[in-house]
Amino acid sequence: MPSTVTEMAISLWKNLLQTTKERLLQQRRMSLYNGAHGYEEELIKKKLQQFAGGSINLSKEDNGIGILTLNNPKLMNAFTGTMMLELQERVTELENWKDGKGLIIYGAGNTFCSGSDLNAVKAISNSQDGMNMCMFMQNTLTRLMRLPLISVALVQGKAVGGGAELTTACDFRLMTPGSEIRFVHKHMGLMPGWGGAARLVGIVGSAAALRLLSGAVRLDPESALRLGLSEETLSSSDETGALEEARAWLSGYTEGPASVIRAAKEVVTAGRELPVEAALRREKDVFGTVWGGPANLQALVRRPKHK
Ligand SMILES: CC[C@H](C(=O)O)C(=O)SCCNC(=O)CCNC(=O)[C@H](O)C(C)(C)COP(=O)(O)OP(=O)(O)OC[C@H]1O[C@@H](n2cnc3c(N)ncnc32)[C@H](O)[C@@H]1OP(=O)(O)O
Repeated sequence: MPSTVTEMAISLWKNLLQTTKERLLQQRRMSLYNGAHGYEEELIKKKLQQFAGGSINLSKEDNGIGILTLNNPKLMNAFTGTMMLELQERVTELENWKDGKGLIIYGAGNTFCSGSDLNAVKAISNSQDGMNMCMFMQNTLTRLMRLPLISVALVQGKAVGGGAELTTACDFRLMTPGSEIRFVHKHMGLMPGWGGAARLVGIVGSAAALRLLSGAVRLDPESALRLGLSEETLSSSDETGALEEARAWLSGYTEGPASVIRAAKEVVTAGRELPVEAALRREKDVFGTVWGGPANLQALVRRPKHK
């Protein structure tokens, strides 16, 4: 035990250093790219800082549901450079939210997101910046997808280009009447670079993904539902009503202790991403966190009937 004020200060400082080190290590584990892949994070962060505008806002509700708002309605919520940086910060915040169970991502002004801000894209259209931006966004969206939170993209209006890619980094998509998801990249002489193609194949299969990308197909709520890209078409079109419906839909899956809900997401993430033996070992480790835990012991006392 530290006895003097100096010893206490040193001990606090060491704890802080240790926590910061653990957080950085956790982020690195969840990310895909580092310097060994030719990724220059500090360089691209400096570049992105130059393209300011809009914001990414996070509110954490008492029910364990986080609401992430893409806020740049003047440009249909296109991602400026600073919004990309803010998204990374919000993801770090969510990684450290131990009481969190769910996440809803939606866009301000009744529309989801129109991809990257074309003004910024034009200025960084060289190969080095493009590759770094691509790795930056893949890192961030991979960490978003791996959060132990059940995530929903609430699609109102348009989810276009990078906006369509962002919806695929969520576990579920809910669409409002008249909304659309469209991978328009082909018309920009591009293909997805934020991980949207790989994730789309996982969601709709390779044949449908190829049709959507090579045809830049406009998906209305009914077509998205048919393909299994959307879970449900909500009835409200306005922001307040749609958010309320999305909250109600998500709470059907997030009700209960955080430890158990987060365990559900963790075993599914392992099953989706890992070879079967590694997924089984991860499942065993996660099982160890809930077995004999408070929720399990209380249930054993209550002995509920599952009729
Ligand atoms: C890997 C990701 C990839 C990348 O570049 O890195 C991409 O994201 S590619 C896709 C990039 N996005 C686009 O090409 C979208 C272009 N915009 C549109 O097609 C339309 O604006 C649309 C369909 C999103 C909305 O159409 P709507 O008629 O409803 O509205 P407006 O066109 O009048 O848009 C209002 C206002 O917003 C500006 N805007 C929209 N999207 C962007 C954008 N991505 N970047 C910059 N500005 C955007 C649009 O120009 C209008 O501004 P105004 O000053 O009134 O002309």
